[in-house]
Amino acid sequence: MGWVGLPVEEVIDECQTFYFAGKEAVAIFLTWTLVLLALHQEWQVKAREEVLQVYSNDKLPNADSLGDMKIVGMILNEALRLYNPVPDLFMEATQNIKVGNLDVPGGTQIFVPVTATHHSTEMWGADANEFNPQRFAQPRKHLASFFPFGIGSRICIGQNFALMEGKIILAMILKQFSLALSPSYVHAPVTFLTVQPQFGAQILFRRLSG
Ligand code: HEM
Repeated sequence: MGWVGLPVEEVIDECQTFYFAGKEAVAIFLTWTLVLLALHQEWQVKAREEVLQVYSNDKLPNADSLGDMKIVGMILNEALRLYNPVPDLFMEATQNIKVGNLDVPGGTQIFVPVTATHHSTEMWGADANEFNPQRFAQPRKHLASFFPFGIGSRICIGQNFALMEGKIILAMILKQFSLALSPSYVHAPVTFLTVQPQFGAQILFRRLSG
């Protein structure tokens, strides 16, 4: 039987994606989450209450209880909706396909505007631009209204891992520190491959007593 695996170039490409997505995308995702929690103290308090309840005493986050952090999960989703690290997706139809009533010839380049969809008032309502993690307590109206990790057969292979990292890191930070935005912070998201805070994210960490 002939060789059916990936050619070496594609293996190298996948490794680069692992390095870039595994570090860069997750770091940016958590940076925006911390900025949003520093800005929205009421959600920071709710998230901390949940973390302290799930991980009472000195318990550290573990795989069995990550699912119990519902509010933290909603906050992470809302951060990924408002500041999805990957703003757009570019695809190419490899063959003639039909999407609904639309005939798409093979070779067509398709641009998928993730950020625009995440901010659509038609999909998310009049408060689409507001930070409101509560919206993730209800099922979504449209399956394709939220896809920070892409959608379909090429969806991000690391999505569960990234959300798990997010929950663990957030739980450990919120248990020990309160967060506030530094007066030097300037809100200026900019797209440079990923959506990043142009002038950095200056956040004041204050150690909680007890
Ligand atoms: C918040 C963090 C992350 C975000 C926002 C993100 C986002 C994405 C997006 C939008 C895609 C393209 C999907 C598509 O083409 O439809 C993708 C693909 C991919 N991601 Fe992630 N990712 C994240 C974390 C990770 C992590 C932690 C890993 C691995 C450790 C990873 C590995 C990959 C790989 C290998 C692909 C290519 C999959 C393929 O082409 O079949 N990602 N990611």
